[in-house]
Amino acid sequence: MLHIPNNAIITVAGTVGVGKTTLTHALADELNFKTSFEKVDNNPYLDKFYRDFERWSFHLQIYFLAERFKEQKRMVEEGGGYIQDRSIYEDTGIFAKMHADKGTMTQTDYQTYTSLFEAMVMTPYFPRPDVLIYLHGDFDSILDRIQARGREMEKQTPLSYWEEMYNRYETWISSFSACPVLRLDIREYDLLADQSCIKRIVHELSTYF
Ligand SMILES: Nc1ncnc2c1ncn2[C@@H]1O[C@H](COP(=O)(O)OP(=O)(O)O)[C@@H](O)[C@H]1O
Ligand SMILES: Nc1ncnc2c1ncn2[C@H]1C[C@H](O)[C@@H](COP(=O)(O)O)O1
Repeated sequence: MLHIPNNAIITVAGTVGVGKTTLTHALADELNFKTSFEKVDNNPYLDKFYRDFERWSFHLQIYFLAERFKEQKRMVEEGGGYIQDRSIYEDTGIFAKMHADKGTMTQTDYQTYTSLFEAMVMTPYFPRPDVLIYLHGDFDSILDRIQARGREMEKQTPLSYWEEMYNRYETWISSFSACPVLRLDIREYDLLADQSCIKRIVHELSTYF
């Protein structure tokens, strides 16, 4: 019988609104694992960032990096058994890079951020997840989910921002190599309509161990 070790660290990746949090809860319930979520509600920069990318992008990246690094440390110190909502790799590979490329983060700030990220994360000592679950699907459904969730700052953000991010995710995952990747298409399961489909996802996941 296939088995997922109870010290595993599984991270869920994918664009905003794709369903990471929903899957994180369902997997953790099914496996009796702990959860690690990103800081959205009490994030001191996120609202300001959406109102003025240029002014706040560096501050926000440093904040997320610090928070995710602390979470990473906690998960390892507690001996694993975690489902993590979003990976630290997306901060640099998607968000920081996108803002630097678009000119909403200065090149100097981007270099400072990148050198800090590399010193903290891209070392042999940094524990990698056992598996990264990559969620993907069609752009329109993801946009509908962002609207339905209703975070005002995201609803006010131009469609072109989400489109740019959506396209970057596909490029990013095609060269991602830090750990094994399980790709899940959100059109092939629906946790809100049928909670039992988590069993199929767990079975697929277990083949990675
Ligand atoms: N299978 C689904 N069908 C429809 N809506 C969904 C489904 N799964 C999640 N959602 C909804 O989509 C929104 C975004 O999901 P969420 O898990 O918060 O995404 P993420 O964490 O990736 O931003 C939420 O309102 C959630 O309830
Ligand atoms: N590193 C990041 N830079 C900018 N914005 C980020 C970063 N990480 C997360 N975010 C934003 C995107 C969303 O508005 C919220 C939460 O993301 P979600 O995909 O809904 O969990 O934070």
